Amino acid sequence: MTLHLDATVTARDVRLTFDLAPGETVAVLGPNGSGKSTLLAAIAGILRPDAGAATLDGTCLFDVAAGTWRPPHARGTALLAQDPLLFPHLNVLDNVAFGPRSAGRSRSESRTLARTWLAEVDAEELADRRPARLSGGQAQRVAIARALAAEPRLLLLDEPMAALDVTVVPAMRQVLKRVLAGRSAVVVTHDVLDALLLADRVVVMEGGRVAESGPARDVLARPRSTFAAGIAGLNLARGVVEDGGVRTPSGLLVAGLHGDDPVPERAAAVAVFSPSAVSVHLERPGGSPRNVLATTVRELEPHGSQVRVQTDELSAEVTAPVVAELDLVPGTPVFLAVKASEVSIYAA
Ligand SMILES: Nc1ncnc2c1ncn2[C@@H]1O[C@H](COP(=O)(O)OP(=O)(O)OP(=O)(O)O)[C@@H](O)[C@H]1O
Repeated sequence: MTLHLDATVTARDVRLTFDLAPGETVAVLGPNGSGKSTLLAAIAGILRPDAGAATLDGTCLFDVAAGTWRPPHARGTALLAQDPLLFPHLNVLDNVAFGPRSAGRSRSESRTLARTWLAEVDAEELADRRPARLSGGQAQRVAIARALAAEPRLLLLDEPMAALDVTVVPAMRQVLKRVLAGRSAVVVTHDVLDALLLADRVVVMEGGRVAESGPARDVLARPRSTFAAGIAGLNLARGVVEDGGVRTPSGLLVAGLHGDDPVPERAAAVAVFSPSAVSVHLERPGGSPRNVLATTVRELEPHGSQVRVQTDELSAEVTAPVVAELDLVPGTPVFLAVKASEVSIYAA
């Protein structure tokens, strides 16, 4: 299974290029409204892009220029929404048997297959129940079994655990981990843990575009998007290289260390650093004028044994005695200084 997709949805300002390798599970992360569901809808065929084309294993899913359109049921994809949407009048077994039955298999063969898939998601004992008598977690397991029973080439999951009670999420994650191993799947999630545990690769979306992509570990260790930096708990300043530092559009020059592959002057780059590398002052600190930002405290929040000082641009982490000594409250004007030795600079 190989997927190539190139799609523009003008009304949503979404413009995407997305590829999936055989057997690869990709987690799609991004802020609200960044286009994650639009990506799934374009692959599944419940949305018609205004431009672009897509192929699944060489079969054309759509090609706007050529006027080609393959309907959702003929795409070999299965989309699992947050809401399980089971058929209320059928019991669990027949819900799961529905796919194989529609594909022309006999009633008994379809039911045997359904039992196999229910076992796969630890839900065999639910076979005779009606959907109305299932908990949210049980219904979601059945929905996964039903999706798998249709033997899709590509499984699309839209926040499969978002509607579940927190107590059942760990067990569900285990089920998904088993089911997704070696399977071609795209999982939209808000949870970085899902990305780390379930996916071979993450794709980060921002503003209707793919902002970055790579193994979850690499993306979190060396984020290139504001969103990924946020979930990794890091500050990210984007700009162009000037005098070896990164000059941001707001004028801040962040000095730092380049890795083995220094970014040339005037090239786009990011400066990434931990909030603990940022110190907070009431007076402009002396010494080098670089790496100092005059700003205002927006929020203070506990973070482990430290206090996270949020401003619109950066966050700092200081101890509670420092907060008391500087008398920091939301609205306090401050100077933030960043230690160059703790800043990593790399290409954006
Ligand atoms: N049915 C729709 N009609 C018009 N615009 C829409 C529709 N659904 C989403 N949009 C817009 O398309 C853009 C992408 O939305 P999308 O739902 O794909 O984002 P998302 O990343 O899935 O967000 P969320 O995390 O909130 O589910 C947003 O600007 C959104 O407002």
